[in-house]
Amino acid sequence: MGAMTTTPAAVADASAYARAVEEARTAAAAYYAGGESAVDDDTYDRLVRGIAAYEKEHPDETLADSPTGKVAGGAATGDVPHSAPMLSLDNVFSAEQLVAWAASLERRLGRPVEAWSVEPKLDGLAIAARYEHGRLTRLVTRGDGTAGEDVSHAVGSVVGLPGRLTEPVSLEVRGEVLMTREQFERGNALRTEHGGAPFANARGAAAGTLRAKDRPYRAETTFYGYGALPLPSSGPLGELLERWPHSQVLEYVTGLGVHTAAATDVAPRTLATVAEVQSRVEEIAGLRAELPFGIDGIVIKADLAEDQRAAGAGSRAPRWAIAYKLPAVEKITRLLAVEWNVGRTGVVAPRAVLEPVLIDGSTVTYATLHNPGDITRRDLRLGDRVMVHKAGDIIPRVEAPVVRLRTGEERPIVFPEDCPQCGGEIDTSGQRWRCVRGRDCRLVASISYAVGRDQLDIEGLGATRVVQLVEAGLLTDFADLFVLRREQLLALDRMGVTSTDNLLAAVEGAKAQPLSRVLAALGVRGTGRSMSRRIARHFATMDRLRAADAEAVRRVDGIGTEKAPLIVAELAELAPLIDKLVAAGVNMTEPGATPPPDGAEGGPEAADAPEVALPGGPLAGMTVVVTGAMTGPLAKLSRNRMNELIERAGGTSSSSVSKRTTLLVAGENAGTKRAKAEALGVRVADPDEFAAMVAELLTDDQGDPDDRP
Ligand SMILES: NC(=O)c1ccc[n+]([C@@H]2O[C@H](COP(=O)([O-])OP(=O)(O)OC[C@H]3O[C@@H](n4cnc5c(N)ncnc54)[C@H](O)[C@@H]3O)[C@@H](O)[C@H]2O)c1
Ligand SMILES: [Zn+2]
Repeated sequence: MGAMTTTPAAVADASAYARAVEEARTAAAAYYAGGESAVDDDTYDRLVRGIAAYEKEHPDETLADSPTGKVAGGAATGDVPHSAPMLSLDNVFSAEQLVAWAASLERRLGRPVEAWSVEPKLDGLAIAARYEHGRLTRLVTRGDGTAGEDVSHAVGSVVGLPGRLTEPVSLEVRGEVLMTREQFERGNALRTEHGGAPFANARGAAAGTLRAKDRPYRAETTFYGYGALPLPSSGPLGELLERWPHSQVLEYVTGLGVHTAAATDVAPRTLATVAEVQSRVEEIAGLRAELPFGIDGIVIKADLAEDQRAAGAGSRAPRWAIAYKLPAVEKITRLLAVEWNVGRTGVVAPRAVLEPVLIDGSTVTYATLHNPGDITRRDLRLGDRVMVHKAGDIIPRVEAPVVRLRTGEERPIVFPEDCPQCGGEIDTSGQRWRCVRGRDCRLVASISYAVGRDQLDIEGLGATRVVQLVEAGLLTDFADLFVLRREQLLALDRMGVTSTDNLLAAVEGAKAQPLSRVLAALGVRGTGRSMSRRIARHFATMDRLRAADAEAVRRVDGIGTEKAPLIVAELAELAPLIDKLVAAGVNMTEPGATPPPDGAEGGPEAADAPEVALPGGPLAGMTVVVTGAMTGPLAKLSRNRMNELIERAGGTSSSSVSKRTTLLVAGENAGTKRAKAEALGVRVADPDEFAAMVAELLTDDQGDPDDRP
């Protein structure tokens, strides 16, 4: 478990300080009101730490509105006085800080702490539940710590807070009200069905739900008790509650039928040493991702009542307890796009493309959206600021939009009408959408791709025809095309003599395609068309390529140490298909390419040998990226043709702009790539300038016979 550091926000002078205080106050007010804060917890905590740092330097400038040293940052209030203050907790962020805190508590007590209680820090809101003679009479929020708000109207919708205890006793149970993951999903669905805006996360949803009075629907929350105190009506029980160790109080409360964390994987434990505390802290942290409810840390308490009494409390927090905070797992970022991917079994699943955001040490760019219904239930829109959740190894997910940050510029998310992989129909009757072709979808898509104009370029093989051939059992992969017999085709519906002969001729012609296109047709993972060309030019023949090990493959420009072994493995996996193609007489050489001398693939000379055909070409040594729509003499060239052109001119084509890019050809509507190139100081040329640079090669390219419009 990595230590977490929260860098304070920079607060440079008095006016920045005043602004920071105002910003924190607004955020906390929204947060505790159960509406939505405009900032995530990390951002808020950094702000408060910046404020605290400034106040330490300038103690007499402290503003009355400052959130420091106050329960709920001073942003919550209430009119129901608490019998005893409901405080917040102080924080530690690392094992070292925890050890130091424990030592300072023991110094204060003048004796070792005899027993520690270690329990989850439930991420909801604190509530006091008053029971008189076994009946639940009142629910009060924490408020400012001295008085809270009466939310008794919520009785009945809070799971785990029974209306009647198993014994007719009087006491106040304190604990956390939260929404489990499931309750949050259901609650948000209910809310959007009733025309309401979704809550951004489970915590906000629990707070909002608890405080809302006149809702036509009821969303459920869950209570977890973590303490109990006497009421005036408690009688002799009151004295016991004040004398029992914390762990015994919890046991008693559980026995009365109140929900506590006792039955969960992260149940409170009583431990003797700080070392044991530390390992339990790590255990709970490790379980975080799998819990059905959110935790934002671990709470460590001195278990014995006399230790607690002797330690006492400050204005904001007790001195006998501490919260070991875990890194935030939720951050706000922007939803840029929704992609639709088709799985092996034909499930069409949406995936969110996000503005990259750092969560718990890793950058998140994609997040799951589960199924199309999820998008509707969450009322997501493109351009929305969304709360993204990522914990441990689980796949990041979009929780919900942060509705109060909407600008009005958000656009609806477009759902696909046809299968994005094979173009077939989508069955939208279930929760999960499926391509009606199921497992055939991938086959149809991979064959359609292989015969496409940038790969084997077989005319007359549109998607419908491919489907027909697959369904007739004639194709199990694209190599089967080369052994199709005339009578098999003639036996099919809608296959006349002319179409059959044309198709057979096109297939025959495809056998002569260069190796680069065969490689592209194979769809080797991690290699696009441009990489296929570089590989083909480097090795010149399929035999040499198949004989190459990772070390030799790595020498192809742009492959690198990570990709090379994957390509080797992928080629080994494709061996049966490649053999089938060879047996069918498909060409396996790259015309014009000079292979490295035999036995030298792995030699040092090979490393420097340019595999590009034109070492002296106009783009020699340049790495070129193309973006936007081409115009002028380049208007007719597909992106693949452009890349071929760049490589024939001695350059290397690439799809993304980096520091290594030497030239960006930016056509109309060039977007982020242009901005990035400009930011990196990469030279940018428009299509006409570029056409002039490669004019000598352009004349033959335009006449390219297979360049169909
Ligand atoms: N995003 C925002 O705008 C915004 C604004 C204000 C506060 N916040 C967040 O709220 C947090 C601070 O809030 P806080 O002052 O309510 O304190 P806190 O939530 O950090 O800690 C105190 C609370 O922990 C809870 N708790 C959970 N499990 C417990 C257990 N087992 N035993 C005892 N208490 C337990 C109690 O409700 C207690 O009041 C910070 O994480 C901050 O980021 C965010
Ligand atoms: Zn499909």
